[in-house]
Amino acid sequence: MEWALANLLNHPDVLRKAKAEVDAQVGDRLIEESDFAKLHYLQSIISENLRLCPVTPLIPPHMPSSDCTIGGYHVPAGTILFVNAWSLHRDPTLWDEPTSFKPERFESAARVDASKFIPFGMGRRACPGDGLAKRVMILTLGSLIQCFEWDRVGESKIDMAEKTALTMFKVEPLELMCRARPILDMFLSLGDQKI
Ligand code: HEM
Repeated sequence: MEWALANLLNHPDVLRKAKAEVDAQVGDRLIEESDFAKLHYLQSIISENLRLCPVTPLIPPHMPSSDCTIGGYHVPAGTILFVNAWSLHRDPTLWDEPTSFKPERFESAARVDASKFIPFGMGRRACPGDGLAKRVMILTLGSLIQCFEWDRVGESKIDMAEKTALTMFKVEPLELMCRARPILDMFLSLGDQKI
């Protein structure tokens, strides 16, 4: 979520488009699960964020139980193998302008080959929490966009320097400014009533 907000604040046009989509599709109540399917641009933002900033840049190790060939290389049984999702996601032979944050590239699902986008791994051992994680991300980011105006602290762009351990995190922790949008006042004034 920290990377997603940083990417959005460095691309105000994308944030504006996401806000317009949430406002148009959800209206004057809080975003809920039944809205997710209509929020195509928000889904693309989440995918583009996971492409550039994968939570696990190195997919946890796999070990083939029999000899196999991967990408033309002979891999003997028992070899410990890491797949570098970070580098696959930025491979210039697979992606147009690989280092640019362009959610539009995910707008047509047909355009993205599943084997070049693997934030949740792939195959039999792929992440079983994929669906839950995506729902939580749509709900969280959608609510933050719906309820607050976001701004950078200064004029300069947010430093996107990254550090990789088991997961990938920002070197400089994110600092942002936010202001409640009028819709939040409305929710708060409703108290316990269903919103
Ligand atoms: C943004 C959130 C998440 C990301 C990016 C993520 C990513 C991954 C990745 C890359 C793998 C390794 C896949 C492979 O080896 O090919 C994995 C495995 C796994 N994940 Fe997630 N995950 C996320 C959230 C979750 C959640 C919410 C759950 C559970 C509710 C979960 C449960 C698991 C489990 C149990 C495995 C091991 C699967 C196996 O080895 O068979 N993950 N995840």
